[in-house]
Amino acid sequence: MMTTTKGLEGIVATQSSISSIIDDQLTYVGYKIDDLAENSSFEEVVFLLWNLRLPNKSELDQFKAELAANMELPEPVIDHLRSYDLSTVHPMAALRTAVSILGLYDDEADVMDQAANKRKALRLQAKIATIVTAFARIRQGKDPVKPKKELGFAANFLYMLNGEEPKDVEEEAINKALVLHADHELNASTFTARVCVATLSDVYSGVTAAIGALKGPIHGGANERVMEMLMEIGEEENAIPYIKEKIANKEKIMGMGHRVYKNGDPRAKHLKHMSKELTKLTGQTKWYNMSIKIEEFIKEEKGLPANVDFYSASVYHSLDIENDLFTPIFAMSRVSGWLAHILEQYDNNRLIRPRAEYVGPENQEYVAIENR
Ligand SMILES: CC(=O)SCCNC(=O)CCNC(=O)[C@H](O)C(C)(C)COP(=O)(O)OP(=O)(O)OC[C@H]1O[C@@H](n2cnc3c(N)ncnc32)[C@H](O)[C@@H]1OP(=O)(O)O
Ligand SMILES: O=C([O-])CC(=O)C(=O)O
Repeated sequence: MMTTTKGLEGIVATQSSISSIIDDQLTYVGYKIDDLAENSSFEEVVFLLWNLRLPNKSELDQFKAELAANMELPEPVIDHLRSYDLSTVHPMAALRTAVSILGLYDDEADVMDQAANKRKALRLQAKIATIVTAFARIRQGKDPVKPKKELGFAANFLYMLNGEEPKDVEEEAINKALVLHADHELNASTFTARVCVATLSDVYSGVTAAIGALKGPIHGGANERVMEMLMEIGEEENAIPYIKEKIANKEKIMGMGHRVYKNGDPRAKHLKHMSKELTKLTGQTKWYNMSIKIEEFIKEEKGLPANVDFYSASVYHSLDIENDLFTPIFAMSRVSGWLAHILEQYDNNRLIRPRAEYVGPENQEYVAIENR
């Protein structure tokens, strides 16, 4: 007798040493997300996820230098980005395709030993922000900006996006957002990556598949939709009537609810705080004010907490980033977690192949096509 759980809710599908959610607390390798968000650079977190320990100063300096040295894209990948229909292609589709193409220019793409997999992980992590920013600039009719070796990952992202070095407050906001999004146990995109590479397929295939999963509006794609919703609402006084109507129409409110967190997403408070501070700086407090109204109303009405995607929307908007780049920013961070899980999967692999309970018709008589 087979039992099924819709959406695999509550099923423990693997063991992992990378991140945990226990009693609504998120840790990376046992370190509390609050401590990492307050103290860590994104690069330090990536090192932690891949090595299961924090780096010392010289290890971190070397890791940062290696990432910075690997950021530039092969020219054919940039040419490919230029060839897309720039008026319609979504940046997540561009990213998914470009990562796949990047694999064609990696001599070790199909070399399966773990040392080679780690080298590929570094090259891919290093290049992901370069892809996102190159595409963002190309579609604005601008040339991509080459990364600067002396800048960290967060600063390089903003530099390559805008063509000028960011202010400290901007770099800090992106760094913290990247730290908060880096890993999250067996979320849908990470599971996708693990399922893919458990067939002993390659790192690029695993990450390409994961980007496809993250793109969906009820996973990473929610942050873009949150900002669209806030823009549609327009002014604070419209927020509650708008939400009431959505609920009456049984529509989901983007950025609200979570499969695992029922009492609140521990990452949301950091993004909420950043949203408050950044909207104050830009003089656009309405986005924050609207967001808290919606959060309180949905909590009261439906008992649902805000998730990581909710306040990240007004944070990125305050940094003058286009809405459809929000999910690619999520991907730039989460690729570190995907890669950690891919390496862990290879380390102790078994094909992931669950069963389905058949509920279709049985014992059907085959009828020749001319008689149907
Ligand atoms: C990084 C991330 O992926 S975080 C999640 C990002 N996604 C979003 O923000 C999209 C909106 N949220 C959702 O769609 C869901 O809350 C999910 C997918 C995140 C988690 O959902 P699940 O655990 O599968 O819950 P499910 O979708 O089955 O919803 C359970 C009930 O809560 C309701 N519900 C869940 N989320 C919401 C929401 N955001 N707005 C309104 N109602 C909701 C559902 O309609 C359903 O109600 P019903 O039982 O009356 O039919
Ligand atoms: O864990 C999940 O289901 C979704 C999520 O919050 C994430 O991927 O960060």
